[in-house]
Amino acid sequence: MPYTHVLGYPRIGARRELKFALESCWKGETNTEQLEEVAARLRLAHWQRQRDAGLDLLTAGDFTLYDHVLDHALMFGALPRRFRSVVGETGTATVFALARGTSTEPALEMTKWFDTNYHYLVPELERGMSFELDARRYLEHVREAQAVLPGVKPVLLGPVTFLWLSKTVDGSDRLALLPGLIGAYRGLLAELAAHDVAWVQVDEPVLGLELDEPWKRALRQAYEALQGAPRPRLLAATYFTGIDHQLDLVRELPVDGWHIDAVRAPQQAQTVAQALDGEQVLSVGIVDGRNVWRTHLGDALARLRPLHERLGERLWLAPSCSLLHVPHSVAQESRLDPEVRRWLAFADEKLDEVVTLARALEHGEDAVRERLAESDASLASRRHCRRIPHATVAKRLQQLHPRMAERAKPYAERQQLQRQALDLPVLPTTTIGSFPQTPEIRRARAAHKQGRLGAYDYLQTMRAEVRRAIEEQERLGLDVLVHGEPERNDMVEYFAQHLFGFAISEHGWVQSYGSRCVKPPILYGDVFRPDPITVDTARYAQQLTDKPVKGMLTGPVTMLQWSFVRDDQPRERTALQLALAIRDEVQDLEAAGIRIIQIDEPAFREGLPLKASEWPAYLDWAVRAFKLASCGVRDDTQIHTHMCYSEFHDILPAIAALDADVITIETSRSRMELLDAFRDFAYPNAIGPGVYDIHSPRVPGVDEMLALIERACEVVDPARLWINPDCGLKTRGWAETRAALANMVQAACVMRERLKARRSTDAAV
Ligand SMILES: CN1c2c(nc(N)[nH]c2=O)NC[C@@H]1CNc1ccc(C(=O)N[C@@H](CCC(=O)N[C@@H](CCC(=O)N[C@@H](CCC(=O)O)C(=O)O)C(=O)O)C(=O)O)cc1
Ligand SMILES: N[C@@H](CCS)C(=O)O
Ligand SMILES: [Zn+2]
Repeated sequence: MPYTHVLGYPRIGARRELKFALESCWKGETNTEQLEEVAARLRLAHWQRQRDAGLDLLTAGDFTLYDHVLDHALMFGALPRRFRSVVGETGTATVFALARGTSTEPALEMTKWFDTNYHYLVPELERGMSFELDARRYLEHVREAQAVLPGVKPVLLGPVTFLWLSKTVDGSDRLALLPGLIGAYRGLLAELAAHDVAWVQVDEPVLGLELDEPWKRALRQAYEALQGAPRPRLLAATYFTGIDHQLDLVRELPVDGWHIDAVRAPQQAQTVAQALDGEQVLSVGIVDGRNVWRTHLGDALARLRPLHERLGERLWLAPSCSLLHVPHSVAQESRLDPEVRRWLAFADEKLDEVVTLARALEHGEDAVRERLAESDASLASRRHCRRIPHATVAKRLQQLHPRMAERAKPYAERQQLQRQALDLPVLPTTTIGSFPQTPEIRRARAAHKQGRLGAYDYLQTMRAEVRRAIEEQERLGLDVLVHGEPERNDMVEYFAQHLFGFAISEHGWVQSYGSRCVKPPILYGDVFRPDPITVDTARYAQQLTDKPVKGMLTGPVTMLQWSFVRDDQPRERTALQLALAIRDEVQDLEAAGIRIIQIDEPAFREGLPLKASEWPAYLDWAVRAFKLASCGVRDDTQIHTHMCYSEFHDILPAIAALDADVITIETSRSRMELLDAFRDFAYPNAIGPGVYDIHSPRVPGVDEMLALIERACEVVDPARLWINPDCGLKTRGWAETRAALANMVQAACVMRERLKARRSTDAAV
């Protein structure tokens, strides 16, 4: 029977046990031993589930208390120099110090894991550093798994992907560190061989990218160097895209097998199979690890049969990628619409799918007849569901006109009109939207959800929060206010709750970073907005103040990117449907007297395909979707967008093509470096470069922010500059928020005075 395994399993816990254990440990309510107990229980339960589902190999090494990339850095002794005097021995305290920062040292940078909504911590390396292996924790997990089932396949981040994901703090070439790093990997592989490990999964997702020659060379060097020493067999794992553009590497790298993503890149299964030698195994990722739809088992079998005939025992089956990106189990979803529930497979159900496929290949379809029939019925029910198509939506899509995605006047003219309409000072101050989601807000929402707080009382509680936010902002002297988003559990889930075409799970949590989770909505049908969503709240907030209040929406690309979306139509079409729904909301906000509307697109960059050659096609429809959402307003209505977690250097033409009047971006941690790119590109519209890092509880001083604003004024015409934090403040507390914003407003005031003084000096000269 084909070997069955997973590339990784969710670690947060079906009831988010790890999240709660981490947070109580951080609050000092429990100690690290208690945290470790919860972690060990979770690992055990997850392995038992894999074993009971019938997988042949258990996966170890995928569990982490915070982030697996950070764990690898520490296992290889890559402790950043700046932390050396701050932390002691590598242990849980060190992990948390690097992940969350200390009173003196900011945390490691966090960034997106390929094209997912998972954030990893970026290892900080430097020229000449040595790597020293400390694999005690990793090996302990391997032994724990072996006690559940002897067939354990540990997973390791491959050396080249590890370097690709890291940065050097001194600007030196990361690849120069490869030989030293390989020494540590060799040591680890020898240890694993001594632990009776037969196979190790070495993740090298960088193979899916369009790598340049030095990185390809690095792959060759790395895997040549891993040969020879005593080691288990290596399964090189790739995912999220195809590797059939790298068949030379597939042929050359001396590994014992390959894992490929046959969901995102079905065409590659045959070509990669042909490139293997007669010994190598092929692990086919046939079950979608990035989405929640049940696999059509009949179709999957039809695709697998020729591979099985060709490869026999050398065919392995698995989900396409780690199951980290999907929730634990559909079994918990007792409140989900039963029809939709029937279409879904989360991590546990995907284990069953993999095992069923293997049984069918080995023993014939009769052995799994019932499962195949269920799968057919589920697919038929989805295909024929009458709630999926929506006639109005289809008609509107047919009637789209290019003019709908263009503002009437160019930016320079809009800028004049908006200046007159809004009468804002130079360097206007604002925030990104959310204010602290206090435990009281979350408790009120939980009580409302459980029926303990009625709709009216919930509305009043949220209105009180909006009032508080407006009062705080007026006291602080901000220029453009926000309502604070208290009513939103999440910037994507909230909108999904109010749109047709989405289902919301109850426990479908997925780790976003550390203890933070998101519950991606399930987009199954045509998207339609039955009623305005944010207009009442925006109107309420606006009537509390004379200052402009920004309407606050989530953009179509981010809604798409952070949901589990339908796989029965192109993403582009779904994005346009979302765009139309948001366009209606934008127009309703304008009609309600809201003069500034922000459409957040933090996931705009994340949606880029992994292969750069596929970027233009994506950018084309992503820009169109944003413009369709944003361009249906008068020229004196100001459209803002916000992006964070992003590098924009290489997509600036597309960012400019969005034609938002103002873009607020995350820049404080890179000390405004990003602005150089905006200057070099001659970005035409207004920019709000973030002047403080909202990820840390640290309150930045006036001088610190003033220095950043000075730097920004050197790079961008102050007439086009806004002053704001990097991102929303939902994860912060009120005390630090208040203090930081007071400093920010003061820094803006000082800078305005400086500009005024400079202007009068210039005039005198
Ligand atoms: C901007 N970011 C976002 C991303 N993706 C999104 N979908 N949304 C984002 O905002 N990706 C990039 C970044 C990632 N950043 C973050 C930041 C913070 C969080 C976070 O805080 N997540 C929360 C869950 C948020 C939520 O939905 N809260 C619900 C309630 C959830 C809950 O646990 N309720 C409890 C009861 C509560 C109580 O009694 O006190 C329960 O149901 O048991 C809400 O507010 O109603 C988290 O806790 O992890 C995520 C990503
Ligand atoms: N308006 C959102 C954007 C987050 S990226 C917020 O402020 O939380
Ligand atoms: Zn943001």
